[in-house]
Amino acid sequence: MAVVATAQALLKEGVAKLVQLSGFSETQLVQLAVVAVIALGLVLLLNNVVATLRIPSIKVELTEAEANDIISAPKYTPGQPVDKDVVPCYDPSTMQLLGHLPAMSASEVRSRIARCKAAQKEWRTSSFAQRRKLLRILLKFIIENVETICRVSARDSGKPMLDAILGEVVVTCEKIHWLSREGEAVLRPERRSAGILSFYKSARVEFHPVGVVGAIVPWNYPFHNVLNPLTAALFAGDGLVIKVSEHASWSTGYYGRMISAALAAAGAPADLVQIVTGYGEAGSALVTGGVDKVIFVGSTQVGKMVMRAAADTLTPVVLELGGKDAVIVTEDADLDNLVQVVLKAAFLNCGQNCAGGERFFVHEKIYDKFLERLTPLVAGLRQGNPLGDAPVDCGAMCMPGLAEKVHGLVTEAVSRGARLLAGGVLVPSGERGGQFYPPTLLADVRPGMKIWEEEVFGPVMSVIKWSTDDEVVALANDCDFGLGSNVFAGSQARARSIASRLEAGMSSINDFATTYMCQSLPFGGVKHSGFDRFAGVEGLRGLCVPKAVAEDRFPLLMRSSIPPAWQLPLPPHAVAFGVSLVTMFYGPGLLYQARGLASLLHCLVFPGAYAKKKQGQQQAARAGKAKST
Ligand SMILES: NC(=O)c1ccc[n+]([C@@H]2O[C@H](COP(=O)([O-])OP(=O)(O)OC[C@H]3O[C@@H](n4cnc5c(N)ncnc54)[C@H](O)[C@@H]3O)[C@@H](O)[C@H]2O)c1
Repeated sequence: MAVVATAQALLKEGVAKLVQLSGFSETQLVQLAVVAVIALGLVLLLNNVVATLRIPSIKVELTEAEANDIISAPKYTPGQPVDKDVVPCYDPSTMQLLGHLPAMSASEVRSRIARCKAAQKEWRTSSFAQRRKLLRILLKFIIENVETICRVSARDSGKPMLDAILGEVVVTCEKIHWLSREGEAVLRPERRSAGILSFYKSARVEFHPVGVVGAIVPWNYPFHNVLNPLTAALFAGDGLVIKVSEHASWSTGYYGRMISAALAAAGAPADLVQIVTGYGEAGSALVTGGVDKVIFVGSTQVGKMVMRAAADTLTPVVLELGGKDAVIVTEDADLDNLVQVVLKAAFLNCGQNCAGGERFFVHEKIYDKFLERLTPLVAGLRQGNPLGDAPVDCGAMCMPGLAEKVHGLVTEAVSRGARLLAGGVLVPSGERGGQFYPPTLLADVRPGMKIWEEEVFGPVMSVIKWSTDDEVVALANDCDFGLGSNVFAGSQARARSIASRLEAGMSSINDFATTYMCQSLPFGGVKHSGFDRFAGVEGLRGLCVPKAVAEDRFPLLMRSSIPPAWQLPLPPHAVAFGVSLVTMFYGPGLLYQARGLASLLHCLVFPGAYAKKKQGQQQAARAGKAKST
């Protein structure tokens, strides 16, 4: 209160002085201040408008299948024999054939890496302002073309438009926004303490571009999976060679043209980004083809192969692998709110999410109520072609054979006692019209079932009953994967305490996977979900070589030189000098340090004493030896 009163008194005094000096009345001064604030606001607004208008716009022509929801195209049947040099592209919701892309050979991949390397040599010296310009050009294009971007992703991967907005566009915009605002500060040289003995040095870490990043990505988010490594790598000054999945390559036609146009508009070298299409062999060639760092996003099984191959060339790898995230619900959680959240956790992108909710641990006190609320909602989800006439909540499975694999896990669980409350029926492929698997609700899932252990990567909500916090932590940790985790509880402290005991790379409290919306945070897992981090401060710095630099802080006053006691040939007091120095600098407490200082001074003042001491010791040793023989 006293502080407020003093501030008020000072303000009054200041205003009175202003009135006296300016000749204006108090009211006129207030009016002037308001006008000044409005004028400043207008200037800032105008500045923002001009800056936005000055961001170059890019144009990308569209093909018929990119521009329209309904198209006419022949049907495709997966597994149909095709030339091994091509990748067939089809819409998994309608099975319409969209075209073929080249399955690149190892030599083609190596030549792409070489082109990227040459371009990166130029880009590595670009300013942060130029890199931000590139990001803004991309952002402007994305905002002006959200629907087309989503349509193209929906056609290629089978996801509904809203799922594309959330999973492809929002996260990409968030990433660009974070990189533009905070990226430069993250990559600026960082001061570090120089230590005790080097107290006269200045130490820092400089973040230099790693070179060419080789990214290998899956099919679940064809837009974000490309833009995610691209924006970070280019902002770090790297080039990017990206191998997209053979199950979602068609969209790279449109996204690739967008990237080329953005590079040109930003004045960046055209070869800085290379998109590789093809199968596993092309990915394998990328790992061993001379890139400076590999970011692999995909299954645990292929991740192990990538790591083995990278060992040969000592290429560093980041592994972002499978997940089987736990969603824990305590008895006092806000059920009304979380019902819609858990539906998104399980069924967004038809469950084809690395950090999707797969295991729903619900407290025994609300277990039945939870299932009662969820059953009609899951059963009522509408599924079909996202670009068709009827509205849909769930789309198709992007990868051929995934619906059958998911169904196998569901039927095995049911045969072992799980209760099927919704979905779980696989319509014969001829009648489905696309690669669909229905949203499925399974209760009473238990250890011993395959679905307990294996990643589903599909639209299945497995519900598990628990009674104590210790039990739910043990159940959730009984899993090979450890990517994300989510805890819902009435008490935030309890949720935090449960989350802190979960073996996972990420935890969202009273929310689902929200850590990914905070793009300053690292993304990645533990156990079979991989290691190292992509995204966030750690991920951005991971795209750089963290170079340690130390130099004299005051070069005119003090610089490193070898003290006489350590100059070659070594004098007899060299070791004693070293021992004294170590004791003086690192002694645990003043007593030791004073002892070190005293012995150091002794070394410096009476260096000859050590030669005599040594001589005496050697004579005594010789005399002792003669006596004993
Ligand atoms: N942790 C994450 O960030 C994250 C994100 C999305 C998906 N995923 C995981 O991805 C998996 C689904 O994707 P998928 O089926 O495309 O995975 P996948 O491992 O089969 O394929 C991923 C990529 O690796 C390539 N590839 C295949 N064999 C290769 C080899 N020998 N060497 C190099 N590259 C090779 C593929 O062509 C594809 O581009 C799931 O397990 C999912 O959890 C993880």
